[in-house]
Amino acid sequence: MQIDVVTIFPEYLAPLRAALLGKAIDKGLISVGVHDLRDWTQDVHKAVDDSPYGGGPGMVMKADIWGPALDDVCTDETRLIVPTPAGRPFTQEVAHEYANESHLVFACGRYEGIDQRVVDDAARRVRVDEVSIGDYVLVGGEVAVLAIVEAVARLLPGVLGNPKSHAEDSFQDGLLEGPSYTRPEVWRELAVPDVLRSGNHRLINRWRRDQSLARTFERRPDLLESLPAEAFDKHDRAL
Ligand SMILES: Nc1ccccc1-c1cnco1
Repeated sequence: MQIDVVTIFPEYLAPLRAALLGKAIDKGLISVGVHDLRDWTQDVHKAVDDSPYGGGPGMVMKADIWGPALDDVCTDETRLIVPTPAGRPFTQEVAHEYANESHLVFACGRYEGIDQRVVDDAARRVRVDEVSIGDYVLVGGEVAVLAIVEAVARLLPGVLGNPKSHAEDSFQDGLLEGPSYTRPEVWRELAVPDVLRSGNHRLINRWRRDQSLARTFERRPDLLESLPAEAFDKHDRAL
C-alpha cells in the first residue's frame, strides 16, 4: 500500500515511521510519502490560506494551492481522505475499507478548513472521503491522519505479529473488549478474577463475553442498538 500525506507540517508525520509502521515500511508492506503543501506555493511568503468569503473567523486554505498539489500526488487509483470535524465517522469498518485500497492520499487541513472546491474538483477524478475521528476540534488534520493510518496499517497482512489479534479487536464483534489481566495474581490487594485462572475455557469465554456485553451496555449502549439480534444468539449459543 502506498500512503501519501500532504501537509504544511511534514514533521508532524514523523511518528509514521516509528514502531509498528516502521517495521511495515521496512518490510515493504507500506510506503509513505509526506509532501509539504508549501512546495506548491508561488509567492515569496508561501501563502497557503486566505480570509473566508462571507467573513468570519480564521483562515481558509487556498484551492489554487491544494489543487495542483493533489493533481501531482493523486492517481486514478487514489482514495483521497480529508480529515475534518464535518466528516463521516471514521470507524473500524471504514478502517477495513481503507485497508483494501492500494493508494491512500491524506489532505491535512488547518485553520478553518480547505476551500470546498478542492474536494468538489477532486471528486471529478478520484473517490473522496471527508472523515472525522471524533466530535472534538483539533487544530489540524495531522493527528487524525496518524490515528487513521495506524488503524489501517495494523489490518494489513504481515504488519501485526499475530494475525489472530484482529479477532479480539474491540468493535470486531460490535462490542467493547472486556478487562484484561496479567501477573502478578494479586497486586495492591486486588486479585485477578478466579475464573481466568480456572483453566475452564468455556467458562472463561462466557465470562469474557459477559464482561464485554456489560461494559458495552454501560459505556456505549449505542453499539448494542446497531447490532443484529443474531449477533448475540449465534455467538452466545456457541459459548
Ligand atoms: N478538528 C479538525 C480540524 C482539522 C482537521 C480535522 C479535524 C478533525 C478530524 N476529526 C475530528 O476533528
